[in-house]
Amino acid sequence: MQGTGNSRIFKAAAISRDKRKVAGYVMGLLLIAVAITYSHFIIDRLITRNNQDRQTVNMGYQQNMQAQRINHLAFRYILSSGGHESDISRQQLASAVNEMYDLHLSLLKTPPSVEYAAAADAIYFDAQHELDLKIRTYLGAARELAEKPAELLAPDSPLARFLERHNTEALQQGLNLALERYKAADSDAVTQLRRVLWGLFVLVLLLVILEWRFVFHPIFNGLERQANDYRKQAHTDPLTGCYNRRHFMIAAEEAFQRLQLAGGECSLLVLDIDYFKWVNDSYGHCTGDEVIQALVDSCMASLKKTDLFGRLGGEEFAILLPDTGPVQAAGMAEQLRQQIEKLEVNQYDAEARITFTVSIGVTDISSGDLSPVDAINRADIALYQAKSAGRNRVIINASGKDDDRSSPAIESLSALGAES
Ligand SMILES: Nc1nc2c(ncn2[C@@H]2O[C@H](COP(=O)(O)OP(=O)(O)OP(=O)(O)O)[C@@H](O)[C@H]2O)c(=O)[nH]1
Repeated sequence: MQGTGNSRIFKAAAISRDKRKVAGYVMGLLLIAVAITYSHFIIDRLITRNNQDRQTVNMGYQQNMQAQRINHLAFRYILSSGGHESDISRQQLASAVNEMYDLHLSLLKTPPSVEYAAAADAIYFDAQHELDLKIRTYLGAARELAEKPAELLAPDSPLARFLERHNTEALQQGLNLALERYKAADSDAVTQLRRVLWGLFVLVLLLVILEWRFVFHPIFNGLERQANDYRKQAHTDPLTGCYNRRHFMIAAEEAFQRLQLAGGECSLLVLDIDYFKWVNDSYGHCTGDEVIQALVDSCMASLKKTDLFGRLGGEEFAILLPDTGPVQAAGMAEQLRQQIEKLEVNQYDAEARITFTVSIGVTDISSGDLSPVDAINRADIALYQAKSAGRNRVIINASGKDDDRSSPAIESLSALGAES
């Protein structure tokens, strides 16, 4: 009951951890989405503004050119020979004046979002430059000239001279200055746009890195851990941590195949706890579990990394010893038997202190075996003999002796010891 309660608490903690991870993941995605949406609006606004700036710069150029065109048309009108030619020149001059005036008005009405409007305004309206006044005076003079008959005008008339001097000296200067300011503001806007784009790029990159570091990375790690846990659970016996029967058989089959290909020696031990039912009946199932665990811990401590140790079922275990012949394996089995005999379970409770023994069947894997099951069966026969002979002993049933009835197929360790 205690175990079930704990596992429920662990499960609940794991679920709330998972929920937090998913919430972090969704939060990170939301932040990235917000940053991208925000950047979209900022970029859109900056591009719109940049377009307006470009239009303003264009209008500035047009105004500049228009002023020169008006001068040119005015002199063409003055020099026209009268009649139809004068009418055409006058119309062209009048419409050029109107166009420049419209251009001037639309430049002054530039949307307030354009940041350099104030700077340009200074050129148009301050006492130093007074570009607005100059343009109006200039256009007024040009309009006045267009209204006079051409034959009354001469290139050196005051009006013509005013137009030329005013245009070249004052107007062009003011217009050029305004143009310079428009261009400077335009390049400022481009720089600002570039800065914003870089800032947003860094922000999104940072969010992605943070998302990776604090959300994805832990999720991937957790998944990997879980996968490892599941893999381990599929391989191991939950009570003892050694291989379960299924995985032991797979690993033994692999070792068997390797042996068939490369040759060499390999031995197999089958261990069974003696009178284990009595342990369970006398001390309870939990103590029986402790006995099994003590046996496994003791064996594990004596085995090499390359040895395979598995629980075949109940209180029966198998050990596969690569590169080990039957004599050496029997020695190993005897060593295990002796160290298990000395184990104590419940050692701090004198009333319930338990010692126990094991019987062990030993065999070697031979080239005549079709699978590890043949060797397990042979070791099982030896184990059965060990039980029959009184338990707590090692019996060897080496391969190749099954057909040789003249010599005993099954030998006790002492018999083997005598021979060797
Ligand atoms: N505590 C515990 N008992 C188990 C486990 N698996 C099997 N058993 C018990 O192991 C006992 C095996 O009993 P038997 O097959 O009669 O063997 P034994 O009493 O050891 O007798 P011998 O093998 O002839 O010495 C049974 O009582 C099973 O219930 C387990 O995981 N934990």
